[in-house]
Amino acid sequence: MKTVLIATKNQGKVREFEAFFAEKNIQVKSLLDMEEPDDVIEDGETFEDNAVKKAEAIGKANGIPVIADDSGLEVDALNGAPGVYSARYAGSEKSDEANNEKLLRELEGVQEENRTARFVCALAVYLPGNRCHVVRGTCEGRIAFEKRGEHGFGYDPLFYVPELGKMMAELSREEKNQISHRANAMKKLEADWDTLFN
Ligand SMILES: O=c1nc[nH]c2c1ncn2[C@H]1C[C@H](O)[C@@H](COP(=O)(O)OP(=O)(O)OP(=O)(O)O)O1
Ligand SMILES: [Mg+2]
Repeated sequence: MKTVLIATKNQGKVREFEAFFAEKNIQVKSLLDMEEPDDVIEDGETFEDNAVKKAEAIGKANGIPVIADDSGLEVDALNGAPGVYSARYAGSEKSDEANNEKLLRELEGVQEENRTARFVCALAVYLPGNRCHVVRGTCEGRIAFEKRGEHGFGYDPLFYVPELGKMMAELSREEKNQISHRANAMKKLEADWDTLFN
């Protein structure tokens, strides 16, 4: 069976990639399966920069195909914050709980119609000997006033998806994988699937 290494330590992302790749009969590995892989420093100005950085660092170290995901939340009323700093919004310990609390605090007093936001996902594909191929997917929504839902990870309990009338964290993994920023980025990679993974 073919295997792809996802250059992430985020369990929530890994579960979503496992569901995408199960359909294609491709096995997913991640940095969570490896012993103490070095942290890649995410100091790029864009999601794309960071995704390429992660994919190349892990791909070159292992000599195998790698996909890296750099993603986050852009809130219009906060001029696009937390953006590339989404994981460390409330501090370097990377707590989803603390990040969500900080987001609610920063948006205190902002009316529903001004709470528009989007999730962004850059996916970089590294194949040994080639330059990285990078795509971006987005998902539009609104930041709610309180958390709701038990699924997903990160900012999902605060992200309202208007088309579905539900919070992202109220969607099953299958439902999220139809409409998310990550799903939309994956769709852009599909065209290249056969060349990427044969
Ligand atoms: O579908 C999502 N649903 C909710 N929140 C999400 C999602 N996708 C990204 N996010 C948030 C989580 C984290 O605060 C940041 C990603 O940061 P990001 O650096 O890409 O990931 P990470 O540090 O958790 O793992 P890693 O770098 O090892 O892939 O955006
Ligand atoms: Mg990260």
